[in-house]
Amino acid sequence: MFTQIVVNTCLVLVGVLTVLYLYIRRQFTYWERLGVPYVKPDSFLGNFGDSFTKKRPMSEILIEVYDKSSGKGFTGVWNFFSPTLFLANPEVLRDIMIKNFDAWTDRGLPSNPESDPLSQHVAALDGKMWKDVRTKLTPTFTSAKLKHMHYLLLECGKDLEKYLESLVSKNEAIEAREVSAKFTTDVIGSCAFGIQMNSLSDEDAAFRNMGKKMLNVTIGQRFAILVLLSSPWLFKKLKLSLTPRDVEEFFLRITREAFEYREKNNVQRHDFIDLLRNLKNVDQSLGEGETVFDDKLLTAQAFVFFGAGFETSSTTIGYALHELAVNQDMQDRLRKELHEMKAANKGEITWDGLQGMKYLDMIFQETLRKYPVVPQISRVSVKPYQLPGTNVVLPSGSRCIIPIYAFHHDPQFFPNPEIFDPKRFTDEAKAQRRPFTFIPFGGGPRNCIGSRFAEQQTKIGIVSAIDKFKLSLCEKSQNPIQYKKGAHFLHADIGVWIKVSRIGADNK
Ligand code: HEM
Repeated sequence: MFTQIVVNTCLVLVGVLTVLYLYIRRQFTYWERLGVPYVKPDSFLGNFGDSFTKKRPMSEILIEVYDKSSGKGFTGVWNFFSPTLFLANPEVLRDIMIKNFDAWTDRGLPSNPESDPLSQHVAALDGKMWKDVRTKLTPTFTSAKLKHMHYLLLECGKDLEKYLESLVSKNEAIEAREVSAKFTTDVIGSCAFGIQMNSLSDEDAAFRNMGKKMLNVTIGQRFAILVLLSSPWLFKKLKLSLTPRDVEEFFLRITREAFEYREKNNVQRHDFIDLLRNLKNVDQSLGEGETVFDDKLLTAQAFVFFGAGFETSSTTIGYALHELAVNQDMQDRLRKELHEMKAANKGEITWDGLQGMKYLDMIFQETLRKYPVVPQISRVSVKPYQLPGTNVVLPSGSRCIIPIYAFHHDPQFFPNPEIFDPKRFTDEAKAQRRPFTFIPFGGGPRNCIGSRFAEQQTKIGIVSAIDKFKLSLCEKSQNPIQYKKGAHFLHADIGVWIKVSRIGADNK
């Protein structure tokens, strides 16, 4: 009897493993069967396995696959054993992101509202619901609304200055990205949640901790990501979640409290919370089939403003400060531009003054070119799609990867790509650039909704750091910067270390 059970179990196991083996083997012949050129994967983990196993940074892998795909426009690759299209030509990019956007509306991020209420944010939603939410949120980021928030960002900029002042007296190297992350956490907290957070003065501020938790990928989350990439339906079926429970509870509570406080005290701050509250009030009367903007849906949007907003901008500020420390002439020129602008505006950093700083804009853009903090993005198709110039039709549900980092480092479009050169972003140079080769915020209707807010906070972060302080390299600095292996964003491996001194302190 016992032997029979063991034999049967073994037979079932062998059967399951054989089916799995045959399934995976078939997955790995997908592109060959379709007649699409492909880049051979390194292992059964696919072409990006070295990032998952933390052997190499994603940026390096993207360049390698891009070089092998170059001239073909696109190639077949594998994300684990899931066949994925890799785009290596700006024309194909435009086709998928704009011309045929209707066929490629989804991003393929997980959204499981029942098990993970905060996952129903605009970056992860698909189909009609994404469109409804995106349409309602878009007016949040108009120039007029951002101008209203300018005073909140300036307050955070002043706090950053004070914080740097306190560090100067300690005469220690500072980790620029960490300091910037405290600043952007304050900004997003102030603008998205209406709270004075003080990450800059309080080391243990709860928001900063939540930010760190969101970036710290646990083993459980790595498993969930693996399931998501290789089998999205199983991810949904198993009700897996990428949001840690305490992070979820924290954001639900903090947004509810902000809504209640404003309701009770009739407070208006012209920030994201006010704008989200307006959506709630307007849309509760909607009929069947319409997207209802209830507390959980609204909290999820505030949550993604935090998640997508603080880390991306702080990393960008960190890299900009690094390059200014390396290139003293650029730092001097930028400071001169800033002081002239302030002198013309009674010593203030006005909204219009900031918009008029051309050199600051060139530094900002070149930083995003050399260090695109989101090195690759994805799209998932919702209709069959014919690959340009071929008879091959990809079925609905296909996934593609857009390697932003590789486009930004292609010498065809940006000669000597490792050199930091703001002149690439003069008006003349921009006019001559091939479209869809500079895409730090993605492109088309699904591009970054917060790009203008990102620009505003990044620029205020940069000018607040150089207004009264001189930045330079120190013993701890790494130049060129090496990237973290296994990170989703383009993070520096050992951080971005610089020295900050008060201008004039060393008579320079
Ligand atoms: C330097 C800073 C930033 C960079 C480099 C950046 C980059 C990106 C990229 C590459 C995408 C994907 C676009 C695509 O698929 O075509 C994206 C999407 C998104 N970003 Fe940003 N981002 C930044 C800051 C922000 C900020 C400050 C916010 C909010 C306050 C934000 C909110 C979002 C959202 C909600 C999406 C998803 C949009 C959708 O799916 O409709 N981002 N961002």
